[in-house]
Amino acid sequence: MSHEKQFYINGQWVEPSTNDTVDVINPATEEVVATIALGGVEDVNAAVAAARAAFESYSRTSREERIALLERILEIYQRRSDEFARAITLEMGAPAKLSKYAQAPSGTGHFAAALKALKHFEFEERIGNTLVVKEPIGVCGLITPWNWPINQLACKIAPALATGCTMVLKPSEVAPLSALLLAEVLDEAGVPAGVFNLVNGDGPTVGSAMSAHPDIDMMSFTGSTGAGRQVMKNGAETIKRVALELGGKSANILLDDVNFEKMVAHGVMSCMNNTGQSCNAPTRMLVPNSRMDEVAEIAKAVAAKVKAGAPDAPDTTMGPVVSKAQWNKIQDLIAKGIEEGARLVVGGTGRPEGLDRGYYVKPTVFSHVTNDMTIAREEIFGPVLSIIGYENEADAIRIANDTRYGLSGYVSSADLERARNVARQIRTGMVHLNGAPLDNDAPFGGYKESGNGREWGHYGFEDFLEVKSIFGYYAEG
Ligand SMILES: NC(=O)c1ccc[n+]([C@@H]2O[C@H](COP(=O)([O-])OP(=O)(O)OC[C@H]3O[C@@H](n4cnc5c(N)ncnc54)[C@H](O)[C@@H]3O)[C@@H](O)[C@H]2O)c1
Repeated sequence: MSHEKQFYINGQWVEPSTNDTVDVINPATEEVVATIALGGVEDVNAAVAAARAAFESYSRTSREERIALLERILEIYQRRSDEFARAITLEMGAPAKLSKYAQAPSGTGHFAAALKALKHFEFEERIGNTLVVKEPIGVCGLITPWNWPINQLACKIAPALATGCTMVLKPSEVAPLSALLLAEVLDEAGVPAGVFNLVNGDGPTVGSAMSAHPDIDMMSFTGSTGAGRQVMKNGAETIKRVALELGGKSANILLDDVNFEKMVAHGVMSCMNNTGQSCNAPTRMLVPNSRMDEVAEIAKAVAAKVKAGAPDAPDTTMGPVVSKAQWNKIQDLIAKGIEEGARLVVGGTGRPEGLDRGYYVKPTVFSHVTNDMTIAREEIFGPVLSIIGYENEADAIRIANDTRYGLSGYVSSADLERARNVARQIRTGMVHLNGAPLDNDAPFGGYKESGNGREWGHYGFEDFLEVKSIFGYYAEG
C-alpha cells in the first residue's frame, strides 16, 4: 500500500493537513499492519471544494459516458479482486475464503447492478403538461463501516457515479485499506478529477465536519444507530438529505411445519457468517415453545462444527471479530445473557480453546431467551444467537416486531403462502422466505431505527436524485 498516509482529492494523492495517524490492526494477530493518516476539517473542506467544482461538468455527462465509466471500473475491479480480498482479510479478519468468494465479489455485484440499472433508469417522466426530471442531488458525503467494507463502499459509490453526483468518502478508520485500493481503481478508470475524493479520519472529526458541511447536499451513512443519529443531527442545520443504513436485530421465524434439522442449521450458520458481524444477521431465532429443547440440541451440534481460527487456515470457517473493543463488548453481552437467566447451550465467554492471540470469540448459542433480555434487544455484532420461544403464529409476529430495529426478517414454512402472509406482517425493510438469498437488484434498507434509506439496484439511485417539476413543459403556444 503506497497511499496510507495520503488522501485522494481532486484526482491526486495529497498530503493531509494534520500529523495525526491511527494504526490498522490485524485482528487475527493483534499486530499493526498499516498506519493511516487521520484528516481534519481543512482536508474535508478541500475535498468538498473539489467535489463542488467537478459537479458542474460531471452532473451534465450523458448516460452513455457514465455507462462507459462504470464498465471501466468494473473491469479494473475484477482484475484486482484478489488484492481486495487480501486487504479485507488483513483489515477486518474475514477468513480468506469468505473474502475471496463473498466480501470482494460484493464490489463487483454492486457496480454491475448499478450499471444494469443505469441502462434503463427513467430520469424523466411526463405528467400531463409537466416534465418531471430526476437530477443528481449534488455533492454527497459517504461514510461507511468496517464489517463488509467493500460492499458498503460499492453500493454508495456506484449509484452516486451512475446518477451524476460527486462525492467525498470517509471509510471506516478501522478498515481503510480496501477503500484506498478502490480509490486506485477509480483513478485508473479515469473518474474525472474531483468527482471522487477520499479523506480518512474518525467520526467525531471528519464525519461530523462532513455531516454539518454547508456544501454537502446529501449524506449517505452506514454504521451504528448511535452514529447515524449524530449524522442526522449534524445535518439538520443545512436541511441536507440524510440516508441512513443502521443496525439490526433481525428475527428468524421458524413456523411449526418446517424441517427443523435443516432450517435451524441454516439459521445458526447465517447468524455466525462473517463472525456475526452483519447488520442483517438473523440473531433472534423464534421457534415454537414446544420445540425449544429439540432446536437447542440441533443448534448446539451445528455451532460446535464452526471452526474459529486463523483466516488463512484451510479449515477455518470463522475468523476473529474486528477489534479489542468489539471483543470486550461481546464478552460483556454474553456474560449479561448468563446473568439474566438465558440458558447457555454452547460457547460462552473467553477465547475458543487453542487460540490465545487474536480477537476470537466462541460461537455462542443461548436458548430459552425472552425478548426482554439484553441479548435479545441489543445488537451484539458477534457470533451469538438467541433462541426465543413463541406460543403461536401471532405471538411470533409480535415478538419479531417488538424491537426498535427494523432491518431484516426471515420466515420459513413448508407452506409458502403461510410464510408470505407472515412476511407481510413483519415491520422490516427486507424479509427472506425459506432461506432465499439477497438480491443485488432489489432494495436493501430498514424501517424504524435501522434507517431510512434504500440501497442497491435502481432503488439505490433515488437517494442520490432530486426531483424537479417543470410545469408547462409540454403546453402549446
Ligand atoms: N444497515 C446497513 O446496511 C448496515 C450495513 C453494515 C453495517 N451496519 C451497522 O454498522 C455498525 C458496525 O459498524 P461500525 O462499528 O463501523 O459503526 P460505527 O457507527 O462505529 O462507524 C461507522 C462509520 O461512522 C463513522 N462515525 C462514527 N461516529 C460518527 C459521527 N459522530 N459522525 C459521523 N460519522 C461517524 C465511523 O468513523 C465509521 O466510518 C453496526 O451497527 C451495523 O449494524 C449497517
